[in-house]
Amino acid sequence: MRITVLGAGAWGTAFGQVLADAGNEVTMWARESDIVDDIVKRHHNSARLPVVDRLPDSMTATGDRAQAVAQAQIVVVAIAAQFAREALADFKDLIPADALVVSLMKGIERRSMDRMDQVVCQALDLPEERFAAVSGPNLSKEVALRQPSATVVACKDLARARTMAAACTTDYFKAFVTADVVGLEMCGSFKNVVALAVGMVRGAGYGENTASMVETRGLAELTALGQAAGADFKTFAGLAGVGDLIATCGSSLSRNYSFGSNLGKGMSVEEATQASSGVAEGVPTTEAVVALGRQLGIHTPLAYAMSRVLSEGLTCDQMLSQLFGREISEE
Ligand SMILES: NC(=O)C1=CN([C@@H]2O[C@H](COP(=O)(O)OP(=O)(O)OC[C@H]3O[C@@H](n4cnc5c(N)ncnc54)[C@H](OP(=O)(O)O)[C@@H]3O)[C@@H](O)[C@H]2O)C=CC1
Ligand SMILES: O=C(CO)COP(=O)(O)O
Repeated sequence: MRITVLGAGAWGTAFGQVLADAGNEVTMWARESDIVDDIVKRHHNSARLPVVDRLPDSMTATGDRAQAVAQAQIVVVAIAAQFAREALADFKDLIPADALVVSLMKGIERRSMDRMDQVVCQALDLPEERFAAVSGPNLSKEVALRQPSATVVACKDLARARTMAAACTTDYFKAFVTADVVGLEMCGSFKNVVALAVGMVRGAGYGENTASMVETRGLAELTALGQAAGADFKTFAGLAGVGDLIATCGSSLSRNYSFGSNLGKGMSVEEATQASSGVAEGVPTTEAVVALGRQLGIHTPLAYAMSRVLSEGLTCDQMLSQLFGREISEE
């Protein structure tokens, strides 16, 4: 198939390589001409994914929006979540009317509290059955090195989910399908907030008990919030839920974990932002999760504690001490 990826960041590029390895013709769209030139002339993305020496020959790039999507059967969106709406507005009248639009993004828009399925469908005026999300334990560097990994493709129209899953299946990358778009979006967004918190306790020097307390209570919180938003419980126990939490909360390859770890070591939010090697989506998403919890009547103590870390500079000990009250409750 002819597939265009919007955004040649770390994951956009690694996923582009998966698509090329699966036998597709892949065009990367990037706004920076240096990245376009690097991919076209050297088959390399030294700015965002230097770990790959040579990207496949069936991957090319352009900075021209119309040219990028004119022939696309699938358009994959891999832009930092807070900028997706604005960036997609320029593609609204350019994407072919029958193309499937697929989001790789894991975040909630801060100002609207919208999930990425909502942002993409609104920005492109796209019917929901032409939207799919891809989410799972997919640290970009590991996928880029072709280490065996699996993911989940969600689309209200399961036939289209299968089309997308087939388009990204290789001998090292396995895609499962689901119709639970809301669940997939909630898992991918909220696990970044949990990874910030787990990273923070690790950075502050705490061990397994503290990390697993935060990770497990984070899972309970994201499951409750997701179910209140209409998600299927099963999604949270799968690759996109528990699977992605394990990967993201356990790896210094995660930008969210590393960001949290730097906070735990005593950096300020500004210093941790400077030190980050790419977008840490959990940072703007934390506030949106708290607001969404209030809207849906779901208690989100971990997200709230992390929002105070980010806005008021709470230390790790202060964050942990305010996490649970003394009142006894059922797990
Ligand atoms: N990295 C990973 O392991 C994984 C990431 N994801 C998700 O995928 C999404 C992208 O992540 P990733 O590629 O790693 O992030 P990067 O930080 O590497 O790249 C972000 C991308 O967004 C683009 N971008 C930022 N602002 C704008 C804008 N205003 N207009 C157009 N493009 C813009 C950047 O372009 P430019 O280069 O020009 O700044 C870049 O291509 C995130 O939501 C992330 O959570 C999901 C699974 C795995
Ligand atoms: O989503 C990811 C792994 O599945 C990547 O996490 P980070 O965005 O924290 O790097």
